[in-house]
Amino acid sequence: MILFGATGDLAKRKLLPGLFHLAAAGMMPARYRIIGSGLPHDAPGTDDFRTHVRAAVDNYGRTGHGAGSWDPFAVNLDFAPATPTEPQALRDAVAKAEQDLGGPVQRLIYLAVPPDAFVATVRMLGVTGLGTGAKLVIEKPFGHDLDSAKALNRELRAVFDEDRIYRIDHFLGKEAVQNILAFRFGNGLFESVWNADHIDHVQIEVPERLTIEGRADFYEQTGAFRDMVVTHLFHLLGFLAMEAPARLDAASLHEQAETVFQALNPVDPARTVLGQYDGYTAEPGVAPDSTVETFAALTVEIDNPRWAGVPFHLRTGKGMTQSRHTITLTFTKAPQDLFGPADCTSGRDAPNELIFELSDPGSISISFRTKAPGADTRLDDASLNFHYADSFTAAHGLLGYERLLHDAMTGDHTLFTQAGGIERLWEISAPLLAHPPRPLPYRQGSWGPAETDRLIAPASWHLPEPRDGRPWQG
Ligand SMILES: NC(=O)C1=CN([C@@H]2O[C@H](COP(=O)(O)OP(=O)(O)OC[C@H]3O[C@@H](n4cnc5c(N)ncnc54)[C@H](OP(=O)(O)O)[C@@H]3O)[C@@H](O)[C@H]2O)C=CC1
Ligand SMILES: O=C1O[C@H](COP(=O)(O)O)[C@@H](O)[C@H](O)[C@H]1O
Repeated sequence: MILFGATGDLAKRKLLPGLFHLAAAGMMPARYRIIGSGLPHDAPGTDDFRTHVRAAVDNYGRTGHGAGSWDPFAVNLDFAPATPTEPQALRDAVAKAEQDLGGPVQRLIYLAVPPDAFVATVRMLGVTGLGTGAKLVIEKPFGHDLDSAKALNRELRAVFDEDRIYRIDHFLGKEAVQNILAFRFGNGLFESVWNADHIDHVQIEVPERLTIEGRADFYEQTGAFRDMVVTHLFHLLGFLAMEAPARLDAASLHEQAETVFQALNPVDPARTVLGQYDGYTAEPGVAPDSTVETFAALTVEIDNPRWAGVPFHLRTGKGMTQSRHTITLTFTKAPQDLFGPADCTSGRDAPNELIFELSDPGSISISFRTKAPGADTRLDDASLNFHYADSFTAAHGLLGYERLLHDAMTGDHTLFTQAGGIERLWEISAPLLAHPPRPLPYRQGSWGPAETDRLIAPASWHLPEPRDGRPWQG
């Protein structure tokens, strides 16, 4: 495996600890080498790179490097610098690794570099032959608008056949996200009410406590909408809203997700609120007059028979008060208005909600009303809760990046995103990209600009919980 960007943030926090966990779990190939690569300035030697990886495993892995598993993993690590015009050291390192391994070798190339380095790196892989016969895993964002996404896809296909390209969206590797499909299609109870007749609205909320954490170069080019919405949040929406696939294979799932994206209406700037946390422009590397958004909330609709008229409200941002990955489906009220707010202990006429918490290890809750014990008929709020951690051994699960790294190694495209769907998502984003509203300021540690409540009114955002005394007027 060649890991470009091996000294970067993503490699440190997710990829290197993930590869170590796969090795410790016996899920790496019997024989392998991992060659980290990056720019020549400050390039570590082999020993320094191994020390860097061990620190990443200790700081960000789930178990620490544990002596028994570390040594057999570490001997497979090497580092070789490369630039698009100076690839020789990397070529030499790859040739040596392949000679050591012997026999036919399957190359896996991972691009964890800034988006403006994608094309030059891919061209270098073509010119040097390093890309020949290799699989390519490429990180998001896949372009910054429709034209650049198409151009990137052309560049990728000039070197790699489509069936060797893995466009990664690590949210799709999360166990709890895959469980949305199991929950929907494995349970007749829920699939029968999964439509506009029974669902009033849907929310997808991914607030993050962390700020840009020194990623100004990346974030100033990207912003919250491109970083999170057009990628992760829209792909979650695809899983939630798709029709049942004919089979649980890559082609069927991709087809159904893309059908949802085709039916998504263009993003309306008037139904979008952008925000920027106080202090963003003072972050190192951020322009003092930057108008890049660190928060985005928007409402989109899917124009098909299943979802016509059901708003999907999406909200994400940096520097917020909690880190969550929460999906809420709010059901329509019972057809007969037998109980009003006055009959409820809470004084509110709460709708039923189905809540997926996707943060590892994840949970599913259903909120409903029940009769409070006593001589009169008063309703109280209640819920049924399923927690992965209580029911399964978490150690058996793989984190998002681990699952997807393993899938790329074994050649399974099912949980990777596709060029056609990505291009469609940029297409529907065009009105917002052309006319973005000015970002509104918000306090760090808050829930974003207050204006965001307008998008969802007269309902209200699911977060924060509990929803004490807030009325629901669906
Ligand atoms: N960080 C995260 O949480 C996530 C990141 N991603 C994606 O991963 C990718 C990398 O992000 P991140 O790790 O945060 O970025 P960083 O800036 O932290 O790291 C980038 C890495 O790429 C190297 N690099 C920079 N320019 C070049 C170049 N021209 N050629 C080769 N290597 C280069 C850097 O080397 P050096 O340090 O020597 O300059 C560094 O190792 C991005 O596409 C991002 O969208 C996706 C999901 C989450
Ligand atoms: O892709 C990205 O995702 C992370 C959030 O991922 P999570 O699994 O940690 O919730 C986000 O912080 C980053 O900005 C973005 O590039």
